Amino acid sequence: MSESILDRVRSTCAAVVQDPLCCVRVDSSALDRFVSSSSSFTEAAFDALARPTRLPLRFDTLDQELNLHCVLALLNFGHGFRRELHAAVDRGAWESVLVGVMSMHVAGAALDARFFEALTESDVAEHFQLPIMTDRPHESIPGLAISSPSVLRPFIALVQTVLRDTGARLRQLGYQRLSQFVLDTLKPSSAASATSTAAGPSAAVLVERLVQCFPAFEDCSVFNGHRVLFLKKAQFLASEVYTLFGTRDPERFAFKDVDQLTVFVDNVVPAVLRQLGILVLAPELCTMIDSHVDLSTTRRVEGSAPIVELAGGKSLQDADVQLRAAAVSACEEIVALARQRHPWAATLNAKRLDYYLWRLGKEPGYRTVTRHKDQTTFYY
Ligand SMILES: Nc1nc2c(c(CN[C@H]3C=C[C@H](O)[C@@H]3O)cn2[C@@H]2O[C@H](COP(=O)(O)O)[C@@H](O)[C@H]2O)c(=O)[nH]1
Repeated sequence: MSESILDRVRSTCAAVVQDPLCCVRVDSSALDRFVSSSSSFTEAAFDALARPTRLPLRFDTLDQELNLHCVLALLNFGHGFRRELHAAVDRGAWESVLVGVMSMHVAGAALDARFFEALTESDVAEHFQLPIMTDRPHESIPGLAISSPSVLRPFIALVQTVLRDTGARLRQLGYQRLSQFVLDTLKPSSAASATSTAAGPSAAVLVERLVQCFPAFEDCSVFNGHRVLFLKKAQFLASEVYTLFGTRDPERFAFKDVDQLTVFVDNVVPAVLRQLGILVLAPELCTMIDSHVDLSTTRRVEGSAPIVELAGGKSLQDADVQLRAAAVSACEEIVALARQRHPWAATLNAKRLDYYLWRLGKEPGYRTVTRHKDQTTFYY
């Protein structure tokens, strides 16, 4: 059988960790200790933390509810602006996206191609309740204020670009809304899902189509010449629709391959794994993260000298790719070991582990751990 797109996430991430240039290591003893921990790795802890979000909204139709979750997944990025967001509006990236999307919904916006294409940066700023400009006093003229783009302007611009481009792609594909695209892709008799209809609907089919059709879902990178797949937002969307609609419309959403999803790797999961000692990073990388250096500065440009030289002749390149790949691989190992170790974990999968680790990252003791950042990405 050919490798599914979800298998390719696993295999390409594993290849990064095995690459001699990789400076993030998975520590098996720490991983074992975590899985064996009788205080944090318990069924009760998972039940308490690994729950999906319920939104305080009313929907007229399943299509409308599905569409809103598609837009939330599409915009599930902005991790790199966390500090600036907290300073300005006391919310993190995810909460800011929730506020923005819920505001559009409550205002009666159709959240369709036409709406997305017409949206300006000022509209985005208004819905997300973010400052697009900031004022500072003029250096020599008392009483005069100078207005300049706020530190959140690049985030606002990314949101506007993603919505505009996704709107244009939808129109080219002949759809108005992302929900229509998803419903069509998962239609039991459709050509796109033909490979999966016999055995039931497939998360891999949805992920693959999202990635093929919308650049904003194409979360792939390159490390040392290898293409690496993460597909965070597409997998997150597959996971959410499985949880929300799997019972209501099982023919479309009760994915038979839900256990094949990997973690939806962002900046929270690697930070939690680092705190647990499961990810061990080169000291230079720890310093960069802890001093809030944007890791897009470690992006390797063909033909140019490496930016950070490490001991032993290594160099630090594409550091965020290494961190995310190591996190995906470590989580695969955690699931495999937990299934062997605990009877209650026989049905554990990466999706559930992701929700657990992500929520753990918000708990005291983890919340203050510095996470890596990349302000240039719209993938996470
Ligand atoms: N791996 C993983 N990453 C996730 C999520 C979510 C949303 N989770 C809720 C929704 C459904 C579930 O039931 C969860 O309750 C957001 N993020 C990422 O975190 C990043 C940091 O955000 P913040 O700390 O706010 O600044 C944000 O850019 C986003 O990319 C998740 O679930 N898993």
